[in-house]
Amino acid sequence: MERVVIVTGANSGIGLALCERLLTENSQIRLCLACRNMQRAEAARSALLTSHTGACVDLLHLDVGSVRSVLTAAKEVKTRYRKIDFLYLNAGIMPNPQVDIRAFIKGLFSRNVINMFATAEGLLTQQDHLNSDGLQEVFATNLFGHFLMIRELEPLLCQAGHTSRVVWTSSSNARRSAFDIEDMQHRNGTEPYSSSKYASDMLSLALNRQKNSQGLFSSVICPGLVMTNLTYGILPSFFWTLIMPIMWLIRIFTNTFTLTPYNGAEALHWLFLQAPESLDPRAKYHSLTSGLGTNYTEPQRMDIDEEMSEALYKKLLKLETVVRRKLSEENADNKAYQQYLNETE
Ligand SMILES: NC(=O)C1=CN([C@@H]2O[C@H](COP(=O)(O)OP(=O)(O)OC[C@H]3O[C@@H](n4cnc5c(N)ncnc54)[C@H](OP(=O)(O)O)[C@@H]3O)[C@@H](O)[C@H]2O)C=CC1
Ligand SMILES: CC(C)=CCC[C@@H](C)[C@H]1CC[C@H]2C3=C(CC[C@]12C)[C@@]1(C)CCC(=O)[C@@H](C)[C@@H]1CC3
Repeated sequence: MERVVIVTGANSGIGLALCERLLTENSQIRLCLACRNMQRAEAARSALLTSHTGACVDLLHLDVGSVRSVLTAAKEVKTRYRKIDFLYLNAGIMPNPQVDIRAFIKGLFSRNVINMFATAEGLLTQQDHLNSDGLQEVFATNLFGHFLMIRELEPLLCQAGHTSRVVWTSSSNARRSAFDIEDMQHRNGTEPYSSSKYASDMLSLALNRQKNSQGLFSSVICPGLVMTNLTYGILPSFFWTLIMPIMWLIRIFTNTFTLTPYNGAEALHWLFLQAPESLDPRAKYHSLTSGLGTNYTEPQRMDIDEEMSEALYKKLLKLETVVRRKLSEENADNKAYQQYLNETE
């Protein structure tokens, strides 16, 4: 039977590579590219159809960082599909990243050097800001928009006699110490990316506890360090090209330098092939590439405590209520204003 697969952030990088791999290595897939930029989404669709003539590739407009857009997109999904087999929550941002050069040089001469290259711990900060919904942009995009999407699509994801999967593209940059449950949006810190990815790891665990009995299973992956628009925002692409031989060398010592979107999508595709019952809800599945270029997936236990993941889940539900209330008030105001305009015309 045809499997419905939705991928957010599918118009470039790891998301697009996943789509390419899904179509190449599996038959009977109905793929839905859920993207913010529809011009790039059209281009991605054309590229996929060029290499896979006759494939079923749909487009869906989704700005996962906007509450209104998520609700509209979810409504559209519910009219188009009767079930969802896989929902890949892949869209993500790291705005205005800054590398701490002194920490990098110090790290090079420390015993922690391999860990530094694998996780960028202590190396990266970002500048975040409030979006038009009044939420921190990184939190809204990397976590909350996806949470809202799951909540809206629950009728399709939690169906009797059917198993659905959600897969989060997290990161080894996710760090417990960057996350504060009293400041889940990371308003007060300088590592919103790390915080949002740690929150997605926790949310995945909470979703498994809450929803496995209803047939919904959640997993998290790390694609490794991949050359995409996201990494070109950290250092310019010509610089990455220049240091590519060094990166291949580093790959001998840390298999986390997957480098290409195809390699980075390894764990995402591997999960597609696994039975959900065989997966560990506390594991993060890492895409890895050996020095000789062989791809494989390996689980690593996440540093998560159940109480905090449950607390996060509850806080997200509360925020959802607030956000929905605000939206319906705005809608009522707009309606009243429109009526006023009509009457005064
Ligand atoms: N590259 C790497 O080394 C690593 C990446 N990751 C994660 O992988 C995921 C994919 O990133 P990657 O492929 O590297 O980078 P890209 O920038 O190539 O891809 C990011 C995708 O997310 C989309 N996106 C961003 N914001 C929104 C939004 N508000 N609504 C809808 N779509 C949005 C982008 O679309 P648009 O065209 O609209 O910008 C794009 O398609 C991210 O979650 C990232 O955090 C994790 C670890 C390492
Ligand atoms: C490789 C050389 C010689 C220099 C580059 C140094 C850093 C810019 C680089 C080292 C580790 C990298 C890294 C990431 C970004 C770039 C580095 C800091 C990530 C944070 C990118 C996004 C992720 O989600 C992580 C998995 C990456 C971890 C490693």
